Amino acid sequence: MSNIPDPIAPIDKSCFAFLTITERLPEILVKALDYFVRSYRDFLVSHHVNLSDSAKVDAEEEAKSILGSFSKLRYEMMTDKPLAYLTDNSSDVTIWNKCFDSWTEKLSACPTYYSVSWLYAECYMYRRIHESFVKSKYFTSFDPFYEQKRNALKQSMSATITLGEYVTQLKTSPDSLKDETIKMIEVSLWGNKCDLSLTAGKDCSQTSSPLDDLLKLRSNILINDSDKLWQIIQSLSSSSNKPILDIILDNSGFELFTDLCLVEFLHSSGLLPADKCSVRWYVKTIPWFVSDALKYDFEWTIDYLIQCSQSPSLQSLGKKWKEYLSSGTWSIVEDSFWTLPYDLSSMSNVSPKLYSQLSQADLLIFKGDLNYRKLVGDLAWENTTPFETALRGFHPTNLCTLRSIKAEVCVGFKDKSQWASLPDNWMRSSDYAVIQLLPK
Ligand SMILES: O=P(O)(O)OC[C@@]1(O)O[C@H](CO)[C@@H](O)[C@@H]1O
Ligand SMILES: [Mn+2]
Repeated sequence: MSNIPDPIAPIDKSCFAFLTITERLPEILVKALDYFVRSYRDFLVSHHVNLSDSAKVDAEEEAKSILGSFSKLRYEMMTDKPLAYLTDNSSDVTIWNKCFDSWTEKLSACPTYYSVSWLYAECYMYRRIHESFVKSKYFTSFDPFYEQKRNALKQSMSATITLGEYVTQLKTSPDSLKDETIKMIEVSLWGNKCDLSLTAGKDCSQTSSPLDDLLKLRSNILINDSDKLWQIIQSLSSSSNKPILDIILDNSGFELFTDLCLVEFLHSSGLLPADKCSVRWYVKTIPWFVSDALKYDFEWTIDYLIQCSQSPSLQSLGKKWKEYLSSGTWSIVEDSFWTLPYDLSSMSNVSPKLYSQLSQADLLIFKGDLNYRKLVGDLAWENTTPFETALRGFHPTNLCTLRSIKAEVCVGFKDKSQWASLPDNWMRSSDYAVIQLLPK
């Protein structure tokens, strides 16, 4: 394929990529480090019963060395130092080090934070954080974003209760079905608006009702394929086969709750009844971009709803969702591909099994900004580049992206008039969004 643009890179000091690498990621590291300092002793007690005194001394030493590795990583990022081979024994290390080698070859020099693509540098940082823990003896499963992800739901409970009551009490009629479906799609879309990576860990709980502003926000959806998405959902609803819906998740917290409510609505409205479809939820396998959901974040969310005594609606939703998981209607899919530095056009080569699994689905819904960046390769496309062109062959089946815009890449516009009058920071603020669909 000709005229493929270069990857977005932190070259220009004013670009979002450079600000992220030099300011936001170091801030995320400090918050993660602070949480580790505050919680590592509790972690030791809960994860290592009856540690001997000498083991406790070892663990203290190990905690100090983890803090040192965080500080070193932060210093390297802020001063454009070279990246390095990963040295833990996880199964993805070979792939990561191959990627390092390909950058060394491309640059004919050792890659540094500012000389590689933004996507690689940012993914690499999160993988290096994981390396500090996975190499350790006492803190292997420590998640430096655990507390922030839990708070992202706990501090959004009024919006969560409002949405949960809405979904459980909603009675649809044939002529309201399309509007209600589009509303729930938009709730899931705007659930992505705030994430802890974008805010560098600052609180971004949902305080207003997620339903109140939908109509007002609709004009901020700059590309809106929700009608086409509705038609695909309708066709699946009348299909004689058992449709498979794949949700490639993004953030834990309130966003995950909006995703769960979208699927619950599809079940309870009769569009995709729970006993006549299967839903696969794709999660990350290591702590990622602060907010991203892992399997235990998904399971914690459901358990948290079940014990939520302030809302019988949330309790009943949580119990129902737990049942969907145990009956197999819902399954949580873990695959390390999503936390590799590769964009999705590499999936058919790097993870052919995953690509073929996605190809069996009837609809893929990709949530969030990082998934969008990986769909289009985080390349410096013209905004008027067709969405399909930017996918560069990644097209397993009907695919849709629900993305609030938080990075300086956006494709599929007809012409400049669609963005010319927007504020300068329209691609960083998450105030704007896209719903883009590519039918199979
Ligand atoms: O994928 P998400 O959670 O919607 O957003 C991820 C994000 O916050 O992190 C990166 C910037 O650090 C950008 O891709 C985006 O701003
Ligand atoms: Mn995320």
